[in-house]
Amino acid sequence: MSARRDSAVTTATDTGTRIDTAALEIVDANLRLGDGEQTVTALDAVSLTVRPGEMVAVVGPSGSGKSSLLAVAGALTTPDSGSVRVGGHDLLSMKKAEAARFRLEHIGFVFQSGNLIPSLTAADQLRLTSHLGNTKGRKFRDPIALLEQVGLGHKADRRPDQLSGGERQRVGIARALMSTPSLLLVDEPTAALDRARSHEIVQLLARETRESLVGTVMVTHDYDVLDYCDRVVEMTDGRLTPR
Ligand SMILES: Nc1ncnc2c1ncn2[C@@H]1O[C@H](COP(=O)(O)OP(=O)(O)OP(=O)(O)O)[C@@H](O)[C@H]1O
Repeated sequence: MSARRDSAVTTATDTGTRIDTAALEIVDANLRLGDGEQTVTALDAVSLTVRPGEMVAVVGPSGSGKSSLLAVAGALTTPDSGSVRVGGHDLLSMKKAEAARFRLEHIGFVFQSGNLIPSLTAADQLRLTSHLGNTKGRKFRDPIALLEQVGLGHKADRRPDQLSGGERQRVGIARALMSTPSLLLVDEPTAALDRARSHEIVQLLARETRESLVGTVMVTHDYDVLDYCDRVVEMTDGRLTPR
């Protein structure tokens, strides 16, 4: 896998050396979805650069293309044109299996309600990630230390049904950070939480973004938590504009 180094910012690589690379660089991405006459423009000439340690919120009405943006940034959907790089790696040049491996090792996903496996303890949710991704000597973080970092060290042996909504979300965030990803993609992290928990979770995301030097893109409808983000961009009919 070749790393192209474009933007003049500093981040950590797989080997721990520091190089100049954007966490995410999308340039002029276009995506149409659907068949025949029923197609819609999900992404319309979208460009977005996120630096390591920067948290960017994406807001916009339902159907404006926010999920499509996350899918393209996360190597889950290939745009019709444009380029997408994560930590300097060109996603569009990767074959399917290579992209799947890359996702596991370089991109963390956080979903609405944690998306945890019901039968596993908090610690085992994290261990599973390192088990799935542990090839070629890649280093994953210590699950217990990471749970402690998100304030859940004392609940490492609890299953999801023994945790609150906010605690489940913390486990989901810790799990997403296991591989020391370049990019964290977060979809509506506060949708299932009350106001106080929502603030705590987004504060935690902002702190981890800075401390782990990960680039974070957070889709949210929660305008209450935007102050924790470094930048807010808005999607409207597939187009991305600063807000
Ligand atoms: N598989 C698909 N086939 C056809 N059209 C699709 C498909 N997935 C999404 N779309 C359309 O693409 C556009 C962008 O959808 P997307 O899910 O990215 O929006 P969104 O901003 O995330 O919406 P929401 O806030 O409701 O989750 C919408 O018009 C949607 O109806």
